Amino acid sequence: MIQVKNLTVNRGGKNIIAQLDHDFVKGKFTSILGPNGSGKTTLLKAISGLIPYSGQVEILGQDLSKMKITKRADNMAILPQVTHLNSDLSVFEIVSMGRFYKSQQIFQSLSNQDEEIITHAMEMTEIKSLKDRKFLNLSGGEKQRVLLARALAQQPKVLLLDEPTASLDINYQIEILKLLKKLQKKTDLTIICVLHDIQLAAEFSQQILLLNDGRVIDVGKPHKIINPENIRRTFNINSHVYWDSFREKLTLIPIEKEQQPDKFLGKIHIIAGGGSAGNILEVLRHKNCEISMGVINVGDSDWQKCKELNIKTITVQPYSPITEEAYKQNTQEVLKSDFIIFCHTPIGNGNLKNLKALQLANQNEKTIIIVEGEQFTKRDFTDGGEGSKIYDELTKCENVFKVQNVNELFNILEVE
Ligand SMILES: Nc1ncnc2c1ncn2[C@@H]1O[C@H](COP(=O)(O)OP(=O)(O)OP(=O)(O)O)[C@@H](O)[C@H]1O
Repeated sequence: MIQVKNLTVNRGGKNIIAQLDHDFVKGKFTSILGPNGSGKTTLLKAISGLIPYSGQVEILGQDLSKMKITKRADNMAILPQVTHLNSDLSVFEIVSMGRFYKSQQIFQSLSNQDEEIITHAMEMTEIKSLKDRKFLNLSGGEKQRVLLARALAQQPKVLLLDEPTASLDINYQIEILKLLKKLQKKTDLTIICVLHDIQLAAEFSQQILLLNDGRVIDVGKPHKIINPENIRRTFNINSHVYWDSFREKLTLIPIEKEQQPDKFLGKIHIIAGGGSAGNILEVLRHKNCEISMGVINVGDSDWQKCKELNIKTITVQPYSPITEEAYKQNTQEVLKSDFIIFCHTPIGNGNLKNLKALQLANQNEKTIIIVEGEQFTKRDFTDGGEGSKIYDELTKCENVFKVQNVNELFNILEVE
């Protein structure tokens, strides 16, 4: 879609981008990541023709430097970093500007077709109800969606976005990225997006380009290129990088340069099954703690992971219910532990004893951490909903914490 060859951008007497080559593939969502000042915005501005450059930028085989402004606007739309527009215009008027960019006739009246396109852009970005509101009075997230609608009203083939999630809370960040991904899938739009959040970029993009000091460090599919070595070369930090094979999510934990020896977190017992422990086992393995898991069926994917990581398990045979003997051993581990982590595994009559072990832990005032997943009632297969009764009781206790991800889990392990 966009071919960049030997691109060099000089600003203030310094090469900000130096001899950069890259092909941005049609219909793909590419994120550009890099530290502050690495040249991300400069690269975006150069490939949208906003600043002078040397080298070659081609859009669908046509030289960008020779392209008329109307043709450029036909091909690409830009969502700039700055979202404050000091204008008194309404949302509808701002979105309409997308049509004017294409024709370069500011005072034209909108055709029926233009109106349809504008309405469609507002529907896609879910801002139709804001149509008559003043842009100035909108929240940051709403403004961001209006500017996105303006860009979409251009009906571009390529959408260039400079930190579209900056200054948005995590819900809006995810909302915007989900929307972009949906658009890209639905309309075959090529998206090139500067982002700061490595984890979100890994989750939402198909390609990541890592930039440092105006040079490409690596480019490719997120799980191939997000690794400690590339993170170090790009951001100059050491890190642990974990990929959750089940949710295809990335957890990146930076390691402080002058790291103190890890404090001992204590003994941690995990109740899981069916892969519900996700990457928790791997992350804990790098921490200073003693870990055990039980009761778990031999052959279960969480059992397999424990075996690989040399973590102690209390087991029963594949597909067998928890025996009295295994339950006893499990309760001994539970009572010796400082924390019990309960991952979002289904509970049936066969493994109900694992919930009973949690009940016992609660009676002994142990700290219990529930890693949330699917709603418990949907994975409760016990007779008469006995599992849900125990679970509901547990969640009311003040020594029981609910967490959504590994970072929240560590906050509790380190504070408690
Ligand atoms: N017009 C200019 N004149 C001189 N230097 C400039 C100019 N524009 C950008 N720079 C410099 O180029 C470097 C890269 O800037 P750029 O905005 O592309 O970085 P970035 O990776 O987008 O950073 P950030 O993550 O902080 O937004 C910076 O050191 C910046 O100061």
